[in-house]
Amino acid sequence: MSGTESIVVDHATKMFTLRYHRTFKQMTVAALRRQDISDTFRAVDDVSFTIQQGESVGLMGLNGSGKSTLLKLINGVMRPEGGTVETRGRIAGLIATGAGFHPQLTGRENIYLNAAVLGMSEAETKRKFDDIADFAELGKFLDSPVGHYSSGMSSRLGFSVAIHVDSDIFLADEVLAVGDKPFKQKCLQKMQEIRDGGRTLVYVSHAAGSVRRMCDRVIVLEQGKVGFDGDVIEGIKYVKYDSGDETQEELESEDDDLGADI
Ligand SMILES: Nc1ncnc2c1ncn2[C@@H]1O[C@H](COP(=O)(O)OP(=O)(O)OP(=O)(O)O)[C@@H](O)[C@H]1O
Repeated sequence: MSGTESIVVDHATKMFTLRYHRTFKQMTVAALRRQDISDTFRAVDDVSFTIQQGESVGLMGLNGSGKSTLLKLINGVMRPEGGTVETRGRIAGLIATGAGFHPQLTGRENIYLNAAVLGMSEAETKRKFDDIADFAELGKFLDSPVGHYSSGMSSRLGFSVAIHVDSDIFLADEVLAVGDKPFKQKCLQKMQEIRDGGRTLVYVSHAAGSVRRMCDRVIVLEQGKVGFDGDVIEGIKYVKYDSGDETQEELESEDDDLGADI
């Protein structure tokens, strides 16, 4: 990796196995009939790109095109079967909202737990605790078990911890999918601060409006392959063209929906 490179994905391939038959009987019958009992497919298929430090990249594509899997390869929770994925510096972000939370522990306890998992020291977490709790706006629920939170509440907490980690790379997967509108706006604002602070941002989203505001490059995945890599407006047009159902007017109304202040 050269000095300014942040993420280098080189011919990365991630395969998953699909099982057609689950029970022993089904598998035996399939084997006797010489049918396949499983099949592998490439969720990420020979993907290559380089992201420079400070770039803000929107990762788009239809459901199941491999976006989350690619983020998992970047953050290192999964390894590619083929190719390589290299990153520079500390990575934070939300991959699966609320992953790593312990349902029997309170919000307060989970902040410490989650922060530790993300590599924050106890002193750092203590220093940032009030900011994290304020950002999540859980109020009196901070000392209730997270298992009793609504899905929106636990994702607020997850986002809040992740966003307060001092990372070089921030990965955001559908962070805006669960929050309500005021919280979405707060998240977008915070992500803009990350971007403006020169950190690398990879933002998975179906929302053209927020990608347009947040990103300076778009990568579109199609069945695990890079279908487009380049200019934001072109990328949004490309993905909309592919899904074939959105007009320019709809793109603009999506922008309005996210609020004029972002
Ligand atoms: N752990 C797994 N085991 C088997 N298949 C998986 C696994 N994780 C993902 N897949 C499959 O890989 C493909 C890509 O999934 P992925 O979650 O990366 O898509 P995505 O682009 O993020 O979709 P979405 O827009 O719906 O979030 C899908 O077909 C999915 O079923």
